[in-house]
Amino acid sequence: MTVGFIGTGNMATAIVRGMIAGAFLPPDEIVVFDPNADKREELAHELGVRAAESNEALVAESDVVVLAVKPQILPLVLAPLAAQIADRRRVVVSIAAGTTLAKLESLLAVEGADGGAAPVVRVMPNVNAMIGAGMAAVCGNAAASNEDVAFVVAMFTAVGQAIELPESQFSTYTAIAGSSPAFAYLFIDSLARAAVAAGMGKDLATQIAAQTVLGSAKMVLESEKSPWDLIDMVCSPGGTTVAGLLALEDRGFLSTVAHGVAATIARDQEMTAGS
Ligand SMILES: NC(=O)C1=CN([C@@H]2O[C@H](COP(=O)(O)OP(=O)(O)OC[C@H]3O[C@@H](n4cnc5c(N)ncnc54)[C@H](O)[C@@H]3O)[C@@H](O)[C@H]2O)C=CC1
Ligand SMILES: O=C(O)[C@@H]1CCC=N1
Repeated sequence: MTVGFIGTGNMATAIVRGMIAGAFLPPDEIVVFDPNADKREELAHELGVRAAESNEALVAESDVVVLAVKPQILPLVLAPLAAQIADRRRVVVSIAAGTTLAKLESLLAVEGADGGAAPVVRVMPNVNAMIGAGMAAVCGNAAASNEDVAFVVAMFTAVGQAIELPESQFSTYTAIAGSSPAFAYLFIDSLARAAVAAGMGKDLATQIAAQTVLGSAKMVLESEKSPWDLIDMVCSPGGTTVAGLLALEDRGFLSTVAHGVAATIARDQEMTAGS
């Protein structure tokens, strides 16, 4: 089984690193191509995966082709590859935001080909896959078999967690899992900067804030309690926490987060409409 990655930028690098670390496939069953030779060769050298000379060479030897380029250039990338991808059954996996299965099918369609639509599996991963802590949503088109989808779920489970999700929920999912690591990084940095304002060193404050957010996320995942129950657990009557919580709500923390999520969903839907 050979998995080829078209594009070795932030996300593909995170996934490939996680796949190697999670021993999902041996390095010689992963092949990468990127026109940026430095990125391509650096990844190949670092992880022992194979670097193809072109996308065409990558497709020729891949059973699964992962599209890890920016959504805007997918038409440009796929136009010269569609016939080759269709010449034998290959599974196409796209991680492109705002790019539907229907759009991908149209970009892969080959005039007169009798094979019908190519098996396409859409994934929304996140960058935390780099350390094996990713969260991915997966959905396949009608031509994708249960085994195809299961393989992709397993691939992303090797770099964190993966769930099957109806494509109709992908915009919302992108907001709270694809993009939200940036929101979480912002929250951690905001906690740290506030500590710096109070006189603590930035590196120490960042370590403290990050570990506390990590522990809090694990508490939500592993305790039987809801986030609100956990909040109540921390809030001592008349204590420090409730003073901070009320100040956060005074500035509209909850509605601000909801506003950010809505903006992300809107942008994904804009991209979907334009794709
Ligand atoms: N960065 C993230 O956290 C996430 C990104 N994604 C999606 O992953 C995809 C890639 O995003 P990033 O990795 O962040 O972008 P990136 O810009 O870091 O990587 C894209 C790579 O594609 C390469 N490329 C450009 N033209 C190419 C071609 N013709 N053939 C092969 N490679 C080519 C570029 O050289 C670049 O290295 C996007 O569709 C994005 O929506 C999805 C979830 C999370
Ligand atoms: O910002 C983006 O468009 C990509 C998709 C989700 C995370 N990064």
